[in-house]
Amino acid sequence: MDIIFYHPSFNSDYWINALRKAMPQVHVRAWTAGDNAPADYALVWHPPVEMLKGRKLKGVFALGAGVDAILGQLSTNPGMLADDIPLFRLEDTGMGSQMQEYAVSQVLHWFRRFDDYQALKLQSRWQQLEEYEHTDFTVGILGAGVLGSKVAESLLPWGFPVRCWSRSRKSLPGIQSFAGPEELGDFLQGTRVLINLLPNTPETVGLINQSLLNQLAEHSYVMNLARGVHVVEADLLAALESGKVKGAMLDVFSHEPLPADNPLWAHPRVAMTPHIAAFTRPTEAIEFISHTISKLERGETVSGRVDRVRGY
Ligand SMILES: NC(=O)c1ccc[n+]([C@@H]2O[C@H](COP(=O)([O-])OP(=O)(O)OC[C@H]3O[C@@H](n4cnc5c(N)ncnc54)[C@H](O)[C@@H]3O)[C@@H](O)[C@H]2O)c1
Ligand SMILES: O=C(O)[C@H](O)CO
Repeated sequence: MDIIFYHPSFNSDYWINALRKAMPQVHVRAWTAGDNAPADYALVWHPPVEMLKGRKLKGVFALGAGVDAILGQLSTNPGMLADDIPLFRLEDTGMGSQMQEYAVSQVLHWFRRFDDYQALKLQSRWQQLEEYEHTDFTVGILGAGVLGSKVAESLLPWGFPVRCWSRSRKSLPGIQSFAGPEELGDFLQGTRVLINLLPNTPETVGLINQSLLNQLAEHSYVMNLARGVHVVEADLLAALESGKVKGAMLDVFSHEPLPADNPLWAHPRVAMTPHIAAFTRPTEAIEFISHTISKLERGETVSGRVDRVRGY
């Protein structure tokens, strides 16, 4: 069996060696331009069109959780990957615990008013503020898939009411589940901290806009861990200005790296990280890929297959 590998920024040698160790019976090679030799599977991130075009592959693995980039490539290059070649993505592979750490630390930061205390500190003011109540700190998670449901579970032990919104209803112990566009309004009503973990699809682009933000609780907080295009930046800035939204923590942006003149950089109530909420971890990712390939080869059912029409 042959596997070709392409990632624009990962250390290919490291990955190839680790893949060979995990699958000693497989020939793994880094794909380079002009390599038209046959392969069974391709492991990719932002692949050149010619890497996949015309190949008869048994499967393609995206080396991340989100497949918006490769689906975007397929929509502009329809011949890049035949419709019957399955596309897979990474499910969790260590990203769940990273998202949990990110979300829990930031929710606690806001809940214990560290943002307010930092602002007071900058004015050299010694002042004790009123405590917030857990009951006033409902956390609502947009997207209750692999990562959203892990984040939801991690917030429960801290005593916050937790709810999620997804395409279909979920049964997650202790978490209130809302489903579909018709229940979005109820989900938003009373949500104090909004965490976004939706995939980027035509249905979810621009979802976090003025209308949605207006339905949140007063002095709410927004955390975007999914994709920048979910948030209408001008609407978020306006909601911060009006006080409707008290703070935002953003990991992802419509344009990355965030341009130097973007007003989010200087906003005192916006914190940000450079798309690091969850990294692809080689050991876990390779375990998932090798396990999935073994099952595919045995003709067994696997998870992680992308529904190309649905967009995630
Ligand atoms: N910032 C980062 O470092 C980073 C890292 C990994 C993943 N991500 C992002 O996180 C996203 C989520 O990952 P995942 O593995 O949990 O995905 P997933 O496919 O397991 O979950 C997606 C969830 O969104 C819901 N959903 C999709 N479309 C919907 C719609 N129109 N209405 C309501 N609900 C809808 C689904 O029902 C599901 O609950 C990825 O697509 C990726 O963009 C970001
Ligand atoms: O989708 C993912 O896995 C991360 O956001 C990396 O882009």
